[in-house]
Amino acid sequence: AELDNARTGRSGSLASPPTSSDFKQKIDVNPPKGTRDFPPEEMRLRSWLFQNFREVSQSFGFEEIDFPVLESEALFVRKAGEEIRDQLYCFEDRGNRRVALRPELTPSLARLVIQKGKSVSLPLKWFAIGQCWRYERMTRGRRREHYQWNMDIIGVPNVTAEAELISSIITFFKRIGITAVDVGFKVSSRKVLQEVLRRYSVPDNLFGRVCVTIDKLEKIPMDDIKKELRAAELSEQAVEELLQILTVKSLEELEEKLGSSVEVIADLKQLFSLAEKYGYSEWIQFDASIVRGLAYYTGIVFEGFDREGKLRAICGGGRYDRLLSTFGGEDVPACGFGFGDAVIVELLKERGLLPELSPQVQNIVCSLDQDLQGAASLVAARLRDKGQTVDLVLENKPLKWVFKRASRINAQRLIIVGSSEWEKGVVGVKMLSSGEQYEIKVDELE
Ligand SMILES: CC(=O)Nc1cnc2ccccc2c1
Repeated sequence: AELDNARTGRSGSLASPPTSSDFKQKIDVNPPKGTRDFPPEEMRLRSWLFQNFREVSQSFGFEEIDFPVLESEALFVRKAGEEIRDQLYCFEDRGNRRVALRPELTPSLARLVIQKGKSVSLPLKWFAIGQCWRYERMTRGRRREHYQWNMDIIGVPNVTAEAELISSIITFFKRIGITAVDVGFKVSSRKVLQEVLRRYSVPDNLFGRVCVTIDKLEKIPMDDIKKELRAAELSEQAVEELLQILTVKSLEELEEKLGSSVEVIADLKQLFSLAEKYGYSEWIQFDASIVRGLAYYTGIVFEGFDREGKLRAICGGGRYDRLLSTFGGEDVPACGFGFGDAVIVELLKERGLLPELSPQVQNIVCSLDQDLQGAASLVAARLRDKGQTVDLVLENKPLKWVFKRASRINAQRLIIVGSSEWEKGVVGVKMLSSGEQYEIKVDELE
């Protein structure tokens, strides 16, 4: 492509720049690599998805928030070897400040909670839908941006918060026709790993990094996993026990391994008991191998997966009780999830659940000759004042053209302003589905 550009003079020096003739070199009309446009059809699907996100969040009593897509790079420079760090879309701005396009929303939320400090009363139940960015070598042809729905509960230490968050995601799935046959949640707790590391006196500051490494199981070779764990000064025995505990198949087995005293058993038991009360037991399962790839999780972690196993994780989340102190704030218990806009659409396509969304307008208004254009505007204004939606034909077009447009925009009703009718103070109305047509006084239109 670069060579091609050079030859055509689009960006290279090989060809001479466009001459003074009025021929303008055409710009590249595609969006930047890894990004998407949302023309009307795609935007209708996105709006439908976000409307569902929003309505579920509101039905759970959450308040909407937002923050800049541009943040200080410092918000994301965690040293735990996360992929999200390697792919940070960061740069130096004209003020020589190190900044980044946010790769996720949670650090911004933490920053806002610290900023609000004592002026907000806990618990906070906040949600956001925001575009997140990564910079990947386009070799992988993967997207560089996606939209994420986040819901977070700040200030609730017990697993009732995680149970509520999982319930909100299940409510979303049900709204769009996804069932427990299609999707499930794998649930575990990082306190399992924390307990094993404690028994081998691994220092706390290595916890995040070990979890990020463990999350790479199945993504990178086992030898690399072990190498990374040894680099974190874990003994051979610690490594073996860590990998062993991830294969535990049930809470009972976990209890045998760890002993029933550890709090993680109580946490998970309470979560499964709450799930039963919510009525979503068939949606969730304990899976000790789930750790998630973000360094800051400290407790329960969960991820939504497609039971056919064809797609990447649909969503994921967990508890992050220590994130605020990493930014110098007072720690507050917190948990939340992120739900991307890509995998869910693939799942809906797979299951034939993509909604048929067409444009909709109640009226299309046109005048039959140009000196009635003003009358048409008056009729359109009347209808809009009554809360009707109106597509007003803005040029003098033949009726054939108007009918064509009416069907393309799915108009329900055609309002025609003609000179003889207008003199009688009426307009022509044609119901476009039934074909029924009649005349009516402008003021009686509704
Ligand atoms: C499937 C997909 O589009 N994933 C995706 C796309 N863009 C991102 C951008 C930032 C962080 C994570 C991202 C993840």
